[in-house]
Amino acid sequence: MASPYFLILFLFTISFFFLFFILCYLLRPKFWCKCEICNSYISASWSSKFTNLCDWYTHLLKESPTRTIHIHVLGNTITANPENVEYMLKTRFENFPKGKTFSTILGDFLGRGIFNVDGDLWKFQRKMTSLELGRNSIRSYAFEVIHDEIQQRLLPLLSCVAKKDEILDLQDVFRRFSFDSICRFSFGLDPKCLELSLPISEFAISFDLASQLSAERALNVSPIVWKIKRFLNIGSEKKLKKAIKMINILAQEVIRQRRKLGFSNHKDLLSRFMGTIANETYLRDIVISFLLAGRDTVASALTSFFWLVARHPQVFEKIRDEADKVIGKNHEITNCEQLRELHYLQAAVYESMRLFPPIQFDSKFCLEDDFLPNGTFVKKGTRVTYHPYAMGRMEELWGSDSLEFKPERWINKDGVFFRENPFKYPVFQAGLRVCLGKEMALVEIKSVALSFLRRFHVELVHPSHHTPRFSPGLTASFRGGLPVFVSENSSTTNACSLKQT
Ligand code: HEM
Repeated sequence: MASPYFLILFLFTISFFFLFFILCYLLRPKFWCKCEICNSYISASWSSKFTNLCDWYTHLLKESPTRTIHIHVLGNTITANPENVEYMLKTRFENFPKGKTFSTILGDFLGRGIFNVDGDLWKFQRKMTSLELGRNSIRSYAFEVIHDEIQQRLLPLLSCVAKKDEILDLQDVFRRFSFDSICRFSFGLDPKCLELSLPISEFAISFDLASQLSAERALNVSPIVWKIKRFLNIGSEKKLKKAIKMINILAQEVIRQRRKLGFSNHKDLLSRFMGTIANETYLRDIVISFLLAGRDTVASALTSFFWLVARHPQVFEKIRDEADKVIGKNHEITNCEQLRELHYLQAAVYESMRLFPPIQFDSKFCLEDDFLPNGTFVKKGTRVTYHPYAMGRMEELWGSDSLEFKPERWINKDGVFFRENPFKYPVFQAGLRVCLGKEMALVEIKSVALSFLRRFHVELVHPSHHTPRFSPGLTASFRGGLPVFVSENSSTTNACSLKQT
């Protein structure tokens, strides 16, 4: 005879699955749709023709006369029309907040940090952050951190790899570099990720995992899937919980240490915020948002920049020639002002992010029924997404050579870099929530690009791969990294060894 425990277990399992299916049915997406696009999305049949989801969306957006499409099963309207983008991000900003769905997805990881909130909480952090980031003292601190990381870690590491003629994953190097830089800038803490002799910090590993698993929540057709997993503490949600716990322990430790040592004469962002905010969880949320904002984006921008430059040696030559002319051969860059004079370099960075924006798409939530300027109706409670990746590939916005890497398109007839309408190029978002770290990011990307290209030559291990394959995540990253060979330029070897002696 079966034991009563077995019977109870059996009944519990049956009731659990019954409840699960009822819940799935009740909470299924409102628009269970059989249209061609939705079918292709659900069955992933798009992947037989396109390398990445963003390439498929780009194709659909190019085909659409309004440059707007609907993925009904996701309740998502996607647009590549600059007028629509301006409407969402500026004209009707109040009607297109981040919304509850987004903040719930990222809530466990980002808490109430600036990325994840709307309304008064956002206004307060936005004001405080722009005030701090606008100060000259913090700009020179950022420059100091970036240059120290380049001189003390990045260049010696590249020299060492070049001598050994080994394959190097540049994406991994840039992720370590930008993690060290943003941690030093935000916390005043040095995780030393670029010291390859040390194991990668537990903080960096947990941070990566939490970011990846949080992004994967958004790929579910219904949020109920990850919510049930979270409730039962199983699978990816169990891993996410563990990673967030680790981040929290480490962040709280850093905050406590800062408080103990005194924060008034420290230059990092956390110390500056500590003067105004006492709540530890809130401080943790603010700083974690900064790490997310400033780490993967910069690493992503650098990775695609080097992928493109390695395939376009003429761009590489022009960047070096300009630097030699403006800064002087064998002279180091010493301040941000010099970087501003490098118009071609700036153009090359903007051009690479046009083709490969670090944040490929960005979603908002529609509060009240609305019409976008091109006549598209957006229903209350649904998502609207603008798509910088697709926008960077539209012929009507960039011309018939839109798929080519041509930094020259950003240079006017006087040889000066000019900015495009930000709603046509929303790589840093635009309007009221435009990226607050844009200037810092540009200084970081240009400084790395310059120091690297003036001393080293880079060659792709797989030059025949014409389109990168991206991994799912909040920020674009190359699946399989960016394997390269690095060699030292003979003309600069002397300058480097002179500097080291
Ligand atoms: C190439 C590098 C970068 C790119 C492409 C980029 C892009 C963006 C984008 C698209 C947003 C809007 C995200 C959203 O609201 O969903 C954003 C917001 C933000 N970024 Fe950046 N970012 C970069 C680097 C940085 C860096 C280095 C920092 C900090 C030091 C930073 C700080 C921020 C902050 C604080 C926000 C939130 C602004 C707000 O909500 O009001 N970003 N960024």
